[in-house]
Amino acid sequence: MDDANAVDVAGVPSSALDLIDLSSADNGRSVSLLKQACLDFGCFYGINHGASQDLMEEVFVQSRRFFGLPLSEKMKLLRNEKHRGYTPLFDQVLDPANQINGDYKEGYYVGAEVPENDPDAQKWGQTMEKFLSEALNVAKVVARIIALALDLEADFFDKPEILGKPIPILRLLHYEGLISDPSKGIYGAGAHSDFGFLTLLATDDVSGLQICKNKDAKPQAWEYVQPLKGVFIVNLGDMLERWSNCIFRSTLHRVIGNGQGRYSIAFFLEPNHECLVECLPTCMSEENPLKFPPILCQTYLAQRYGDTHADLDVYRKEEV
Ligand SMILES: O=C(O)CCC(=O)C(=O)O
Ligand SMILES: [Fe+2]
Repeated sequence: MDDANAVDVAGVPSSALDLIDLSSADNGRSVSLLKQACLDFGCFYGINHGASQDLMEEVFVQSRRFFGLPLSEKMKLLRNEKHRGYTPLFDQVLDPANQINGDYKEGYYVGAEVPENDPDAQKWGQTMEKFLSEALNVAKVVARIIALALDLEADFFDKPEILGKPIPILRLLHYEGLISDPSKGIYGAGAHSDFGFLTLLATDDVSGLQICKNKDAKPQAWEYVQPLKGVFIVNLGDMLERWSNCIFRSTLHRVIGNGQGRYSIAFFLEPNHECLVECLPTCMSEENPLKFPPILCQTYLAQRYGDTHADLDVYRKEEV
């Protein structure tokens, strides 16, 4: 989107991203819009995505209710070794080089399983399961447009070893009403790109998400992404950067707190864990030589989750 749409939030520019209509019959237009966004910075708004607005709203309702529980209750659902469950404040440090305490956010990773001792377990389970499945359908539509934009067959990523048997993860997030101060290393979420294939992000109407459109520039310039209710912000993940040999870039982003509490829902699409992430034949050339060696999806993810989350021993020690 051009700069005429940019507005300033406290001196930091804020721009609307390109809108891609995910139910448009004009495939050519969607492919060319996506290509432009992904060549530059891997981020756009997905509209008319087909996931139910009421369902999305219900996930926000459940999320607010969950994070409103006393900490002692939430700690009973502390995440497990497989990174499912509750992550308290500071559990994640997304940008250790620039942060002091860690992210000023708490989260809940929802996989296919349901927290059994939640008082409204059934309702929670049904809501999350339905949303996971609707978001997965949206992500698969985006994956087909991505395949076309990389000059592949539309169903390239639908193979069982890639997205045919994917690992979809929902993460409910709650940011404290804190004012971030980058000069002191205080962030809602430190700068990072997402680890997997792609992320669909739904936010409330509190601004906070910032992206860096040129992650190779020094110093980095940040701009706010305007929150748009009901829309998915689509972020390309590191695996697509690796597959495409940096032709498509994963989105460098962070969250800056403005003093208001903020809720968001991230849907991470991760390929099958056995999947080998290696440069696509269409993405290597003399001008663009191989940038990353092949890596098994689970090796890459284990490393990134491990590097950015606290060691569970920290909490075990707190119990004694
Ligand atoms: O809350 C947001 O807007 C961003 C969340 C995020 O970047 C993440 O969970 O990876
Ligand atoms: Fe992220």
